[in-house]
Amino acid sequence: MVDVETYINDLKETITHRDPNQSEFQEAVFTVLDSLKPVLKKHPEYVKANILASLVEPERVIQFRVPWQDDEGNFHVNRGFRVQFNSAIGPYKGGLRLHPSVNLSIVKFLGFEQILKNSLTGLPIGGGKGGSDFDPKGKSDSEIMRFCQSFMTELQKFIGPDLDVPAGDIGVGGREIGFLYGQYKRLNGFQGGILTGKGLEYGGSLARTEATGFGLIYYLNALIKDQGDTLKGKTVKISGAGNVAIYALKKAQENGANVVTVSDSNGYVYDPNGIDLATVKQIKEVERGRIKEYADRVSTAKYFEGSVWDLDIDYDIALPCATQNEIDETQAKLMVKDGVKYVAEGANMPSNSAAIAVYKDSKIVYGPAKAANAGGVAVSALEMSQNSERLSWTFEDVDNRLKDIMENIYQKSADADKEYDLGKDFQAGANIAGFEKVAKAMLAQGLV
Ligand SMILES: NC(=O)C1=CN([C@@H]2O[C@H](COP(=O)(O)OP(=O)(O)OC[C@H]3O[C@@H](n4cnc5c(N)ncnc54)[C@H](OP(=O)(O)O)[C@@H]3O)[C@@H](O)[C@H]2O)C=CC1
Ligand SMILES: O=C(O)CCC(=O)C(=O)O
Repeated sequence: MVDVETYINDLKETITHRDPNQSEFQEAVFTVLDSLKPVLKKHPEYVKANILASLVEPERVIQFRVPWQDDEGNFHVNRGFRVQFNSAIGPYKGGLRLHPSVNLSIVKFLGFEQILKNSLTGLPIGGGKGGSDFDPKGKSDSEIMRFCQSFMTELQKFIGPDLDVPAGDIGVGGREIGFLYGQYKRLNGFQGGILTGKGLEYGGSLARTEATGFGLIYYLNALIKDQGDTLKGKTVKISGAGNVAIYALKKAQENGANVVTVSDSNGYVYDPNGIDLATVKQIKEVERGRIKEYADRVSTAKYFEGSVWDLDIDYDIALPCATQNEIDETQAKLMVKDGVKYVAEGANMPSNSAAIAVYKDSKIVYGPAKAANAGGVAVSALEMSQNSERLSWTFEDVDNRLKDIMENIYQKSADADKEYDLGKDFQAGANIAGFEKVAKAMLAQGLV
C-alpha cells in the first residue's frame, strides 16, 4: 500500500490537474488533507478504500442560468450553482451566497468545508453549498424578488427536505429566503423543511438569526476557558457588519468584552468606547446602508477606508466575520505585534494559509471557521427537526442546545488534538474530529 505522504501528494496533484484555476477550493482541501495525515497513518483502511478521493470530489455539481429583469425592463443573466458535495451522514446542507465574486471554486470550497463542519455539529447533515454571481447591493425589493424566483425555478428541481436543504449566507437573509421559499411552494406545494432560516411565521426557528454569531462566542468562551482565561474585559476587533458580525458583537458585549470595530467591504469604524449595537443594527438591518454612516451618528467613532486588519491598535481577540481570505500574512504579523491572543473565525476561511502559519508560530490560539461558525448550520438542523415534528421550540430551548453543541465542538477538537498529540492545533483537531465520522459512514456504505 502507498505511504500516506505519497497518497496525499498524489491526491493534491490530481486536484490541481483537474481544476487548476480553483484556488479557493485547493486552499481549503489541501489544508484539510495535510491535517488528516496522522489519522491516515493510524487508519490505513481509509487509504485502502481511497476514501479521500471521494471526499474531495462532489457527488454532484449543478450549474444553471438565472435570467431576470430589472425595474427599468432590462434583461440580465446570472450564473447559479449548487454543489451537492457529500451525503454520507445526511441530506446536503449549506447556504446560498449572492455576491459578484461567486464562482465554482468558491462554491466548492464552501461546500467542502461544510462536510466536516456539519459532521462536527453531531447532527445528521451532509455538506452542500450554492449561490450566484448576482450582486444584491443597490437592488430594489422587486428586483431581488424576481431574481430569487428565477433562481428557485431552476434550483427546485434538485432539492428536497430529505435531499438537500439550502439556507442563507452572504447576501441571503430573511428577505431572500422568503422569496425563495414562496417560489418553491408555488411550484411544488407546501414543503416546510425545504429551506432553513425561514421567517418565524412560516416555519423558521427562533434563534436561527442569532445562531452563527452567538455560536461563535459560545465556542470562543469554551476555548478561552480551557486556557484558564476569560472573555470579560478583553478588547475585540470584529470585521463585517452582517448577520454573523452583528450577533457576535451582541453576545461578546453581553459577556463583558469591549468590541471596538465593525466593517464592510468599503471600510471600518473604530470606536475605542465600544461599538453601539443598536446603531449598527439600524444601519445594516433596517436601512441596508454603509458602515461609514456609523461615524456620522456616533461622535466617539472614526471611519477609515480599507481593511480593519490594517488598523494598528492593542487588542486581545480577532473575530473575522466578513469573507474568505480577508487576513493575509502581513496582517497576521500585525496581530502578533498588537498583542492578539485568540483568533476565532465567524466567516468561512477568512485567514489565508500564510496567516494561519503566523498564528501557529506565534502561539496565538486559533479557532478555525468550521468549528467556530458551526452554530448557524447547527440551528438550521434544529429548524429541520422542528419542521419534521411540526413544533416550535422556545428561544431558550434552541439557544441552550446551540450552546451545548458549540461546547461539544470545542471539546471534540481539543480531544482530537490531545489524541494525536498536535500541540494545541485546534484546526487540525477540528478537521480530524469532523472527518472521522464522515469517513466511517463512507466506509460502511461501500464505494459510493
Ligand atoms: N449567515 C450564516 O449563518 C453563516 C455565515 N457564515 C459566513 O460568515 C461570513 C459572513 O456571512 P453573513 O454575515 O451571513 O453575510 P452578510 O451578507 O450578512 O454580511 C457580510 C458582511 O461581510 C462583508 N463583506 C462581504 N464580502 C466582503 C469583502 N469581499 N470584503 C470585505 N467585506 C466583505 C459585507 O460587507 P458589504 O455589505 O460591503 O458587502 C458584510 O458586512 C461569510 O464568510 C459566511 O460564509 C458562516 C456560517 C454561517
Ligand atoms: O444554515 C445553513 O444551512 C447554512 C450555514 C452555512 O452556509 C455555513 O455554515 O457556512
